[in-house]
Amino acid sequence: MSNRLPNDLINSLKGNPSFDYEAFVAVHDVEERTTSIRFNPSKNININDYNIEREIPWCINGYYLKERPVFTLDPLFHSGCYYSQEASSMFIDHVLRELKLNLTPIRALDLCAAPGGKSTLLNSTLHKDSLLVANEIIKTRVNILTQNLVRWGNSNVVISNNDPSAFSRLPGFFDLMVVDAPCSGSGMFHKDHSAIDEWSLANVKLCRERQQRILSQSLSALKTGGYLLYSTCSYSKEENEDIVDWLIDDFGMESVSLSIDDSWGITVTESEKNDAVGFRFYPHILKGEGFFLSILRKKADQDTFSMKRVKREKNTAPQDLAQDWINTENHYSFTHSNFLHIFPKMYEVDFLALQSVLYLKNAGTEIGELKGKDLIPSHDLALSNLVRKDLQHLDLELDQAQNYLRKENMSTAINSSNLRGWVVVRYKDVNLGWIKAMDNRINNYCPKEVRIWNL
Ligand SMILES: C[S@@+](CC[C@H](N)C(=O)[O-])C[C@H]1O[C@@H](n2cnc3c(N)ncnc32)[C@H](O)[C@@H]1O
Repeated sequence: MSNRLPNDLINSLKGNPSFDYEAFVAVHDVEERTTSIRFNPSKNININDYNIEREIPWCINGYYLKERPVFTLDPLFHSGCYYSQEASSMFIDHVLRELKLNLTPIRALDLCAAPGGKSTLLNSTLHKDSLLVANEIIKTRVNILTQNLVRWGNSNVVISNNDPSAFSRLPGFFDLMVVDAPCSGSGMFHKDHSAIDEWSLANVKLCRERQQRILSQSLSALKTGGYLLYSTCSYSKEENEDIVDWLIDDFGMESVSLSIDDSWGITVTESEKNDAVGFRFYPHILKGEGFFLSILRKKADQDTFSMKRVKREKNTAPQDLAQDWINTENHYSFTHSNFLHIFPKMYEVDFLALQSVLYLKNAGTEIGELKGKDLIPSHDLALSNLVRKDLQHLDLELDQAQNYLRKENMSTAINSSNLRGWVVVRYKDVNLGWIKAMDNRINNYCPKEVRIWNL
């Protein structure tokens, strides 16, 4: 392992006379990891329980922590009360608010979504009646994306596992596309020196080609007037400003600027050909890792997907059952392989449209498995922000909540109560999952994907 930054990278940055490359090199001398978290505004949480250093100025619910806790041991991490996210990435919160995309319901696509940092942010900052499609191409990464969005607790989300080209089947469908592209990763050098040895100019070129492929194959899904947020964690202009120039030249996009506070330390750049605005985050200037973001708006005329094409089949799912567990106002039920889900009524046709052209991994909130007349409640239901507050529940202390997450026997926790049947277990008033209490034993329904194994 070496912490010497690649000369090719330094030389490319030195080209900019206002760039303080000595300070840039110096900040990379020590491997340093800043800890920051973003709270979930839909969950009940006392932020004073966390060791907060200060607010992140460009994100309403973002905070720097004084030290890094063991998140795995915090039950509130598992119940989706916050997401541990790198501070620079949280700039998208400011962008969405400045563009006023938080004020009216929109359809949004997060194209390269796993593990779900930007998706959970979008889901919190966009208007609560927006629809979010979170897509991830790599099958093995879809599970972590799903887990993070399920614990975030909102029903207005569809998770898909598709190649970006699949989105060309939905022309003009989205008002907003976020493309947080796979990149050469130089922005991560400051917190992870081992990444330095993997960097090469050849890889920058490869990444650039991949970024162009991702964008060119999916951009037709953005409607005329819709916004594209393009971001990377690379310092290379080939993957950043040059891509933005190419989008403007070849895809009828225009650059969008917005106001930022000078004291935040964000560097505003202009692309070579079109003077398009980019926002760069450098760890020697601000407290965050390397990040680039540019905002583009589609000027070009774009065909739109015809909703008339969507086939509506008779929905045979029981519509009343979910009400026993969840506040179903403005939602409808559908079944998928015996599992009952609820989804926002206003997006019923959108869901059918998405289902007709994409491979979907999850949609809405999974309520439970139908077994005869019974419903076996899903873990997702316990974490949902719509779950009824009057379901029988058991409040756990910290060690009991950790034991629940280790899938240990819960008998002592429930001993003194008269609870029988399905019981929601809670920690600090936030739902964690289910247990089932019977006369002679208690079953712990913490799913294996969530289980704490080694701590
Ligand atoms: C920078 S990461 C995304 C991080 C995520 N947006 C977040 O905030 O948590 C880039 C993502 O692109 C995915 N990816 C890799 N190759 C891709 C390709 N050819 N097309 C689309 N996505 C790709 C990766 O699997 C990865 O999940």
